[in-house]
Formats: sequence, C-alpha cells, structure tokens
Amino acid sequence: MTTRDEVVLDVEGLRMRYGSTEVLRDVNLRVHHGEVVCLLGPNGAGKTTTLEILEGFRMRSAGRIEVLGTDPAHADERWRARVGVVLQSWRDHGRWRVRELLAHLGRYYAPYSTDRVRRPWNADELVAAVGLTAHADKKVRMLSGGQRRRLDVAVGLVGRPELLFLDEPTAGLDPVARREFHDLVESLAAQQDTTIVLTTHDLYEAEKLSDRIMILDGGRIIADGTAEELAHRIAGEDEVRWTHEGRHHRHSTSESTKFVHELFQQYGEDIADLEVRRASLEDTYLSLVRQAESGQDEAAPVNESREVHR
Ligand SMILES: Nc1ncnc2c1ncn2[C@@H]1O[C@H](COP(=O)(O)OP(=O)(O)OP(=O)(O)O)[C@@H](O)[C@H]1O
Repeated sequence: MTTRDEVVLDVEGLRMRYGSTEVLRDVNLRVHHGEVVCLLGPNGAGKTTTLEILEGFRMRSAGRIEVLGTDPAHADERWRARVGVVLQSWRDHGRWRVRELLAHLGRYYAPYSTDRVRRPWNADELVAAVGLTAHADKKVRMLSGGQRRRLDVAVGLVGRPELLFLDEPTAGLDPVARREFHDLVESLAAQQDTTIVLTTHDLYEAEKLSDRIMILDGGRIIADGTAEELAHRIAGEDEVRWTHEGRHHRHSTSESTKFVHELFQQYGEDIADLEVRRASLEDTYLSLVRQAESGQDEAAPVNESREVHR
C-alpha cells in the first residue's frame, strides 16, 4: 500500500521503437500517490504505448521504470492485483453476463484483500457505481458501445486498484454517462487511495479531472503542470472586454488585474459587462503542440515534481 507523497510512478529516459520507428525518445515522468494525472497528445504520439509499457503489457526498448516500486516488465501477480487497467478497446467475454463477469474476475483479487482494502469490489455495488444496474443480467455482447465502455471501467476497478490506468475512458460515452464517469473518478480520487493516470482527447475532461496534465509529443513530455501553469508557459495574454456608454471595447494584456483596476479608477460604475478571458486549455494545448512541432520547444517541464493539494 502506498502512502501520500510516495512516488507511485517513476519513469526516466523511456524509449520505445517499433521496428525502425522511434515512438518514444526520452520520456521522463513522476506521479505521486493520490494524484490524478492526464496524458494528452496528438494521435499517434505514443500515449497508449506509454500506458501499455507502464502496465507491463509491452516491453520497452530502453529506460528505467518503477511502478509501485517495481519494474512492470518483471512484476508478479501481487503487483498486478494492485494495478487496474482500462484498455482502449477490449472485445472479449461477449457471452458472459455483466454481473457474472465482474464476480468472476473479482475472485482473482480475493487473496489480495487486506484490512484496509477489501478486494474484490462487490459485483452489485460496482455495477451500480458504473450505472449498469439495469443491464446487470445482460450478456456483454448485447450491450451498447457506451454500456460496454462502462463495463470496461468496472473491469478496471473490480480489484480496487491502488493505481488505475484509463486509456480514453469516455470515448463513445453519452453526456450523462460521461458526467457519471467524472463523478466516479472524482470520488475515487477524493478517497486519496487511488492514483489515476488517464489519456483523453477531451480537454474539458482533462482540466476537470486532473491535478496535473502532461503533454506527450515528438516522443517526449513537452509540458507538465496544472492547466494554469501550462497557460503561463505560452506567451498568452488575457482579453478584457467591457461596455462603456453603450460601446463595446476589448483589450489584450498580460496584466489584466492591473488593467481592470485602472479601468475602474477611470470610469468607475460606468463600466458594464466586464469579462476577463484567460487562455483556455485548448489555446494552451494547441500552442504548446505547435511550438514543439516547429522545433521551438525548450523541452522544459513546468513541474518536475509537486505536492498534491486537493
Ligand atoms: N504494435 C505496433 N506496431 C507498430 N507500430 C505501432 C504499434 N502500436 C502503435 N504503433 C505506432 O506507434 C505510434 C504511437 O501509437 P499509440 O497508439 O501509442 O499513440 P496514441 O498517442 O495512443 O494515439 P491515439 O491518440 O491515436 O490513440 C503510432 O505511430 C502507431 O502507428
């Protein structure tokens, strides 16, 4: 069992080559206990490859990796029982019924139960937690795509993992299911016992769920920090909008607080409809990826390691 402040994931100089194609060149990252970390990056950047290596499903070409204190390439069953995995697509078990499948897979984790963590997660409770109660007796192959994705998440959670990897967990989910999934991740994270690493292309989701965002591009982590910290890395300016005497105005500035203060000093209560728009995560992401791809990236992560404050 890891404790707060402990490093759960430690990666140094990770490289991965498929044939003659080098996908990961020098990936360095560190995740602490209880953090929710989101890995972003363009299609083909190597996010799934990275996750699969960390999960022990794929052998790396080079680099040092410790996941829960162990090299995943040489991990045993006890280690595997502490790690939950939701793959990008998984189409087995079509003939099983939902509840039966979770109860069946759960049995594997029973020997790893402790006084603190009762394993496995009770199948009925888990089915309810992922919103599948109405479908608990259905065969897996009869589920819709989104229901199947909820089941994938349940399969990842059944052993009550200390560390959970989620590869695009909300792809294909409807807005209600997506919101329910966000609530589930937040409740797992709030208990401080589950460290979560997820990939997504949904920047709203990344910002909402994660303590920290890492952007993978060109085989490296090109940015690492909170959404706010990343925004500070781009030379972005805030946009201030307001109305004065019926006319709309806008002004771009890197010192929006000072500007607004001066605006009020000058015009006082005649100012209306004041709005300060900071760079969104989408602006930041696009700018960082463009910078990296045009070779301007200084490859300096915002944050080498930081405490978790939730
Ligand atoms: N088994 C494999 N053999 C050869 N090349 C592979 C293999 N798996 C992935 N690749 C290649 O490695 C690169 C990274 O793929 P990966 O799936 O890790 O990217 P990703 O960031 O997860 O992409 P996406 O956002 O599209 O899911 C891609 O160019 C892909 O074609």
